[in-house]
Amino acid sequence: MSELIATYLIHDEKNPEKKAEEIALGLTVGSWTNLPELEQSQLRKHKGRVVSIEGLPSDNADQSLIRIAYPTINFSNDLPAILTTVFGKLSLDGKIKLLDLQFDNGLKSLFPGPRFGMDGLREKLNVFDRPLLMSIFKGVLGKDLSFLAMQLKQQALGGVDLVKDDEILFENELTPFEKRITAGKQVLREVQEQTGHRTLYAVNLTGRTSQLRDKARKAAELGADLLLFNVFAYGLDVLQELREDDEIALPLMAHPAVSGALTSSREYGLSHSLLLGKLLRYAGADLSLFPSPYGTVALEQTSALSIASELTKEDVFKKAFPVPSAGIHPGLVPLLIRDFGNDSVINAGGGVHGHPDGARGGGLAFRQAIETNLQGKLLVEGAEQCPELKKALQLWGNAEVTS
Ligand SMILES: CSCCC(=O)C(=O)COP(=O)(O)O
Ligand SMILES: [Mg+2]
Repeated sequence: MSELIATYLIHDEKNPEKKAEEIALGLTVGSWTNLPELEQSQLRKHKGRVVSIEGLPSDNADQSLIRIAYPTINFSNDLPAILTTVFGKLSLDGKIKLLDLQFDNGLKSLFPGPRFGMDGLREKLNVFDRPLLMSIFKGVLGKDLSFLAMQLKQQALGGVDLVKDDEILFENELTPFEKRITAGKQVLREVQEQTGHRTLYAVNLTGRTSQLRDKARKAAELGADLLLFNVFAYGLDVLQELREDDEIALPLMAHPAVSGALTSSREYGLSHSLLLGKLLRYAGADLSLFPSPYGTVALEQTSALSIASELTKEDVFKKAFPVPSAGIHPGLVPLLIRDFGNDSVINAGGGVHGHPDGARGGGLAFRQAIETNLQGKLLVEGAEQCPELKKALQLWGNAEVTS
């Protein structure tokens, strides 16, 4: 029988065995009270199965890990049905956190995974031997297209590989979605003609859910490079719909906005690795943004690494790019490369635009930091030859461990 196995962390539960059995029955064929009409055949086919119950070490005395297998016959093949089964009502029922979901191969085969993935994006950019560099439009609310074009040009001249809209840039009269795409393409074409460097632009796909498919198709028609998507404000299934539409067929960049409400608690919600790693990858994100362990909105290192691991480990799906973000500046590059390796995207807004030489200088400083690190040199050594990097380190510091 095909099963989906859910791993939960439960707290303050005096009798985890009883709780596990209640979940296995209550989320499948049972209820809080006896149901005299339940048939044995129904129980055999549909009841959840307690796989294991594990007490955690003594300093976590009142925590247990429980694993429950759910027959896949109980739900339709979509994430809303799966999440409602394994963590619907249960998410409201005391201190319980969903840590992981183990899909068997049959169930996995019903999900798309990234359309392009890491390799596909690298091919588009023709960059294979270093982390990618992304910057973010900043301070553009209330500004018009000419301002956006100017900012985009400076970022591209700084040598960034990707530029994304900020997630808070929505449909507006000054910089409407379609015009951002066409103006952005023109700027990036000109920069490529001038410098030979290719930069791709991720435009923020926003608006009512019912409009998204048409908007995304229009974006593809206009030649958009990528779509940025606030997936957790909409839902994972909406992302999957976008991924599966062959008339869209654009790389999808998942922004973590709103996800903190679901992941941040140690006792409630879903684990970072499951939501921002595994489920985003299964649903089709090509890139997943999340807070790095070092910036302004820091995530614990183990959580950040667990997300990256889910996005990049060998699986039937293409790999998705981890994008550790928020408060990133060039002095953090060695730590980011140490932790996330070459197969990641270094992403910065303020750390590019706040550079004393502007966004071009900020982009150059990041590229110099990456280059210096990959040459096995300290940033302070690289800074001797690179004025932009030197200014960035003077302004924001250098987190590199030198001993
Ligand atoms: C919390 S990850 C999202 C990163 C992001 O969207 C952003 O705007 C970061 O900007 P910053 O100026 O902190 O690099
Ligand atoms: Mg942002």
